[in-house]
Amino acid sequence: MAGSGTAHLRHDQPRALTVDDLVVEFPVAGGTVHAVSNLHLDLLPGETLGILGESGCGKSSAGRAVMQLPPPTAGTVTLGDVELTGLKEKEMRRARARMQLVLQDPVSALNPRRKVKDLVVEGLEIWGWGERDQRGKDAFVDELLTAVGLDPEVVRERRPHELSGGQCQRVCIARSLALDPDVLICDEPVSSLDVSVQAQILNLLEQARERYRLSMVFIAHDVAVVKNISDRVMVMYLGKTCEVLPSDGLERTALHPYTRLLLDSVPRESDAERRGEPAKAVELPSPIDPPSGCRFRTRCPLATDRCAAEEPQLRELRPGQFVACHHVEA
Ligand SMILES: Nc1ncnc2c1ncn2[C@@H]1O[C@H](COP(=O)(O)OP(=O)(O)OP(=O)(O)O)[C@@H](O)[C@H]1O
Repeated sequence: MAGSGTAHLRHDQPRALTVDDLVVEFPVAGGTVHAVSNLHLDLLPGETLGILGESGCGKSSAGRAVMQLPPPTAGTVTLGDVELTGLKEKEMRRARARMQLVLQDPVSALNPRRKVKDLVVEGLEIWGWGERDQRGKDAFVDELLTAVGLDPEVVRERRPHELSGGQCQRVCIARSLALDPDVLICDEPVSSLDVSVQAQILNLLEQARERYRLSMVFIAHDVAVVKNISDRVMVMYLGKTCEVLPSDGLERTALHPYTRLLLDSVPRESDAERRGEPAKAVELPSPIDPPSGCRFRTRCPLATDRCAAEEPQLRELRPGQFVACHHVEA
């Protein structure tokens, strides 16, 4: 099917989250930063969708806009069957609580003056406890701390500076889970952590997804990390989607020249220093004045005049694999 690429899944599949035509722009001196341009994203219930791309390609802007923090410049975000655009403040806050954000720097995400037992339920203090209070706050906190692999006896009374980065990230995840969200948006949740701790946090997110029946958007620049945790991967370049594909066998199946560039840059075992950074990293073109046509053309080995004149649309070249390139074929 050579479709428009506006839907990456079958129409009859229910969605946990649908994002259509998302645009994020920032007015700056000298112009407008086109951080995210006409992004489409579908998330199945229970699925993890990875968003992969170099620094500055718009991953975080997209994640924040989905959370309406701040709302996008244009486009729609539909959580389950609730479209967030145009909701009144109170309804928006309620809908937003069903999506939680886990960020890169867990230490600064936590109020340094509060104890772990209070940090975990901060959101609930704002949103109300609902039916959870029947269990009692302490039991609830302990259950969540245990679920994220922390010993409540040890950490309950501690403040963030008394914990490691990995422990702080576990507290952040517990805080998110406390609100019983449908969707977790993880923005580089392990990139500030030691490599040994990264694997533990990835395992925890995987377990939490299953146990709490979450759907996840997992944003990162590290190919290995994204591939490891995701069911499908969306590759972004300069605010646009280049390719969406199943993560299984991605090294063999990826078709877009930019995805191939990212994969070629994945270091060999002996080359841990370069982990995740493209080998031929060059400065990205300015998102204030992105290249015409295909935004990747200035770095692309396949580029022709057509790429400057005509923007490639996502085409489904194999089942479930969508590629925005004039030249590659399955
Ligand atoms: N508030 C802002 N004002 C102006 N420009 C911004 C703002 N936030 C982001 N940008 C720009 O938008 C583009 C996309 O940034 P974004 O942080 O979304 O990318 P990213 O892929 O998440 O990168 P990183 O991993 O480095 O955060 C970049 O050029 C960035 O400089």
